[in-house]
Amino acid sequence: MLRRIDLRQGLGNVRNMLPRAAIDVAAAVAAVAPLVDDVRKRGCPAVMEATEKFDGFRPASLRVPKEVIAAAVDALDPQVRAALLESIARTRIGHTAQVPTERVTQIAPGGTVTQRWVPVRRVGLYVPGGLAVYPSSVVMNVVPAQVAGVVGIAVTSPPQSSTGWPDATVLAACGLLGVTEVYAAGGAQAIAMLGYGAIDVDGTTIEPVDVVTGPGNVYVTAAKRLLRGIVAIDAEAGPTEIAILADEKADADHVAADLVSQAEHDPMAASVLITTSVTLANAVEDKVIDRVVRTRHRDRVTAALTGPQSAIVVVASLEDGIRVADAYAAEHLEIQTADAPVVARRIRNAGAIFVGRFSPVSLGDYCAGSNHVLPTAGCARFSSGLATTTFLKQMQVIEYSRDALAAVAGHVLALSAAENLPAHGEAVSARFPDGLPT
Ligand SMILES: NC(=O)c1ccc[n+]([C@@H]2O[C@H](COP(=O)([O-])OP(=O)(O)OC[C@H]3O[C@@H](n4cnc5c(N)ncnc54)[C@H](O)[C@@H]3O)[C@@H](O)[C@H]2O)c1
Ligand SMILES: N[C@H](CO)Cc1c[nH]c[nH+]1
Ligand SMILES: [Zn+2]
Repeated sequence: MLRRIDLRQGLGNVRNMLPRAAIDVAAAVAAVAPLVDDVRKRGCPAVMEATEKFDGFRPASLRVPKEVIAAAVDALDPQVRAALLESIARTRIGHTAQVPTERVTQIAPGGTVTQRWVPVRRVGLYVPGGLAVYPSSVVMNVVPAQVAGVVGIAVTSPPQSSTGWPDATVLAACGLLGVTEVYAAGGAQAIAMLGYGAIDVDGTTIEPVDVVTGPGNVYVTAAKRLLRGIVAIDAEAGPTEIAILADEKADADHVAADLVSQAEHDPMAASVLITTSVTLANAVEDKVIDRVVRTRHRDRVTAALTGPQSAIVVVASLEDGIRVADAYAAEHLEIQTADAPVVARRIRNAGAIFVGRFSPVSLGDYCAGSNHVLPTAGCARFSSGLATTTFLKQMQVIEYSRDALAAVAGHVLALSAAENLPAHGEAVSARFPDGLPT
């Protein structure tokens, strides 16, 4: 079922050997650009028309009424409520630990630079709702924004045909977190609505946001790319990926279960095993086949596992396995080897690393205290997952006394002269009308 890539003779140009989805974000950018522009120009009617086109109907308004959110909280299954509250509590602990502290540094006597962290004012958080619905993504988006101290939080998620509003558990998660501004919009049109703002059907204003975050399909990713610069965005978090670096000691059934778990997100999801052991590779292949026959979303899982984005990569050594894992830069990387914590320390590129037999990716999806909105498609080489700092800006505060400025004034004058920007130097000498102290 999973194709085999045999790299035991050497890695060559390893990036070219890796399994990758044939997702063309650039083509999606071209496809959604007119829609994004239409939302910029016409606002609500353009969002509504796109919703009708892609989701099959028109919601009564963009904003979800507060009574609908309250009813979703009231109707929540008690076990799901308890699980969401536990997920919120753990995610809050993990993200509170990420808050950077303000630091005042004395650069010279009387001269300080303070690194201050300031939350952005207003954020738009996308919660997917196409093939599956994601109340857990409400938690993963909202908690870091709240911990950062963001005051304006707007959530948007595709309306479901059954109710005309976003999924009830998504709404309940918003309610449990105290989020009241929730919109019934998905896809590229929702991202554009957040970035440009709109006027809702009843005349109320949807204010544009400063930052847009959240995972989604290729159209969501494309719209985020287009809006970059008008708003900040988090990493591109597209179809889910799992890579597992495993040796002959790994449990084949655990490996198979984890590969299948992330394949159920999307036919475009990627499941990759990187192993030094042909025996393990064969055993995992058998266990995957067993599991696929029994799994609920068999068609989606089969499409994901047989697509060009999924494979078993056999390598000659653990060293080569680490090189392949780094080149692949998975959204999620599990380490199922001897000395897993030591191996994990050597990994440079992954959205998140799951170490050892009892840290499966699905733990991180819901309740580990980490974040599940993570960079995909190799973006973990240069970007990080969603975090409290995604919603914080660093601001430098400079404060020098008269004596501290006098002490460095000669250097400022010399550099301003070297750059042929004499007015810069004059802004300093103007403060010392009797001449600079020597
Ligand atoms: N990387 C992560 O952190 C992470 C986390 C959770 C989910 N995911 C991924 O998010 C994805 C969710 O995708 P999904 O499709 O289920 O839900 P989605 O909400 O991202 O997309 C559904 C929406 O797409 C819109 N749409 C469809 N065609 C469009 C078009 N041509 N132009 C503009 N908009 C269009 C529809 O209006 C619909 O509302 C999955 O691939 C899943 O793996 C990733
Ligand atoms: N694995 C997904 C991307 O990290 C997140 C998720 C939500 N629900 C289940 N899984
Ligand atoms: Zn998942």
